[in-house]
Amino acid sequence: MVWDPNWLERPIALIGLSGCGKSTLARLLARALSWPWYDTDAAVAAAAGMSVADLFQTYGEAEFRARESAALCEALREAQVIATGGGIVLQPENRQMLHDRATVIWLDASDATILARLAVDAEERPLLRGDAATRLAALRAARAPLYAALADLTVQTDGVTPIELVQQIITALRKGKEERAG
Ligand SMILES: Nc1ncnc2c1ncn2[C@@H]1O[C@H](COP(=O)(O)OP(=O)(O)OP(=O)(O)O)[C@@H](O)[C@H]1O
Ligand SMILES: O=C(O)C1=C[C@@H](O)[C@@H](O)[C@H](O)C1
Ligand SMILES: [Mg+2]
Repeated sequence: MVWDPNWLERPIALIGLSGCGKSTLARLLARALSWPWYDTDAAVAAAAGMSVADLFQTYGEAEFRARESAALCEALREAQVIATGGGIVLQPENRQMLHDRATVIWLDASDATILARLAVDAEERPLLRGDAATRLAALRAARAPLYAALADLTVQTDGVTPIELVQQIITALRKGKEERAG
């Protein structure tokens, strides 16, 4: 598919629960668009010199959220694909920034899919430690309405490969652009 990245005016932000594939998709989508990519979790971890899990343990969630908001603000300065953290929508200022400055794509997946995907590196997700299924259900209940309200586009990822998802997203963005152009 021929793709003109100049059609896209705004950064693209991927939102959704842990394990829905934001980090994986951000790299692939960026490559397909010849855009840079940015991962707020990776940026916060790199700046702190420790993993997100260790940052939670050492400084607490509130400090992580403050650093995450700063990373999002930085990321939105550039036309790039941004993988956000699963909890990015919790802060009202983050929701405002995403609404004002990004094309927002919600990557969704069933609980079963997410639990299977995260089984290998569950320890890296501090909010899913312990009874992951119960915790995931609670995170979904609290966050799904926030993801839904922000999303310009919602993509179901169950049983769909990352490469197929990139194609779906590009097709949907192109269609949206054409519809806006009338
Ligand atoms: N469409 C997909 N099909 C199968 N496996 C996938 C898919 N997308 C991602 N995965 C796998 O699921 C796991 C979690 O993906 P990823 O780290 O991209 O999620 P995330 O949304 O960034 O999570 P977090 O919010 O915790 O950073 C990885 O092992 C990845 O390879
Ligand atoms: O769902 C969440 O709140 C989180 C998801 C991850 O991306 C990390 O941002 C961190 O583990 C918190
Ligand atoms: Mg990620």
